[in-house]
Amino acid sequence: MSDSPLKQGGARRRITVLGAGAWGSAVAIALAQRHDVLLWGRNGAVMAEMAAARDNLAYLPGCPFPPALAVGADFAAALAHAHGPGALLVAACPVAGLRPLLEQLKGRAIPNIVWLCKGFEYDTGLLPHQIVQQVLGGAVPGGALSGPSFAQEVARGLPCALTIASDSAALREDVVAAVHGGNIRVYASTDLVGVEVGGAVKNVLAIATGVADGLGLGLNARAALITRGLAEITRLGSTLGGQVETFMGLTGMGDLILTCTGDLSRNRRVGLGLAQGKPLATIVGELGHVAEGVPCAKAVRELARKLGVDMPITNAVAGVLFDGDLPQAMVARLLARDPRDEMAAGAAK
Ligand SMILES: NC(=O)C1=CN([C@@H]2O[C@H](COP(=O)(O)OP(=O)(O)OC[C@H]3O[C@@H](n4cnc5c(N)ncnc54)[C@H](O)[C@@H]3O)[C@@H](O)[C@H]2O)C=CC1
Ligand SMILES: O=C(CO)COP(=O)(O)O
Repeated sequence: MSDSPLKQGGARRRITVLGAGAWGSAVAIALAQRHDVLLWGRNGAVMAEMAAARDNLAYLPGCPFPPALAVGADFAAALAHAHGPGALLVAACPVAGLRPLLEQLKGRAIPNIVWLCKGFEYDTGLLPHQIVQQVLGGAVPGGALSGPSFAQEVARGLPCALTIASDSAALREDVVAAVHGGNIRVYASTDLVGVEVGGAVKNVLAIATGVADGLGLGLNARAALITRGLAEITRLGSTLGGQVETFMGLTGMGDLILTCTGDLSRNRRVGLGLAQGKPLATIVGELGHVAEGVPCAKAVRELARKLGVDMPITNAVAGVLFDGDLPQAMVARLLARDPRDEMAAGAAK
């Protein structure tokens, strides 16, 4: 990034990761190659087990913790760890956990807040940055770190590229300086809405692609779903104020391709399970992890309806998830839609 004004590399920092699921653990492992990292989880017994095994056996087995990674369940100690120049506080819980986690941070001295979750809040239809704004106000610099990044690969040190989106230039610089390097590239963006909408809606589309693949509809159908899915992301995202270029980038098309095609995706696996006729509760139970596309499908369907944005694939996924529609009927309904001009259908609304 020699041509970029953003700084990179340099000082060892103190970083706290709040949330010890697959993604929080993977990010903590990657950052502890270069920084002093504390991984906090809310369950004392689980964190004690993790500390003894030096491995997150439940959520990310087989990825040993580096020496600079400490783990614990003491919230005050976790916050105290994130101090000093360039310190970072990272929220690594699902969208459903973000509001309660932020409530715990209210009124405490924190350097900043970087969130990793992808989705719209189920009940309110809010994006993560709007939840942060509601709970913490504008006083704390914050940003979304997103992009195509399976936890298992990041924890193993395989290459990936992410985007930090924030209104704060200082926060963007801090995150790039701390995270960019080695096998991780970090790009910066000011388009918080665009980055968050891409990360949220791609999970719903991964469920759709899983359904199509599970029904054996072929690679042509998969490519069509991904491409028309990108049109849905772009329609909703630009209506909400995101930039079209963002949807063509890492957090839009990049993450959409990864999640729709990679069998490590939990959301794609939900779709594969639905195609086998499994009940949603069984699929989610077997996953043992969050599948953000499930609550997000409902939130996006309602938001799009309110805004008058056409999102047929999202609506079809929500129909299967919540209205008892059969996966085969979902496909038939999508195919039976009236023909339309490709580019006009991709424009806003
Ligand atoms: N796993 C992955 O490859 C990636 C996941 N993400 C996103 O990161 C978020 C978290 O995903 P995962 O860690 O994979 O999920 P996970 O299902 O593996 O783990 C979720 C963790 O969050 C914790 N949690 C839930 N509510 C909490 C709260 N209120 N306070 C503290 N901890 C809480 C749970 O105890 C659990 O440890 C999701 O929004 C996901 O979309 C983003 C990029 C990659
Ligand atoms: O967001 C992810 C990869 O970028 C992870 O996707 P899943 O939650 O579908 O596993």
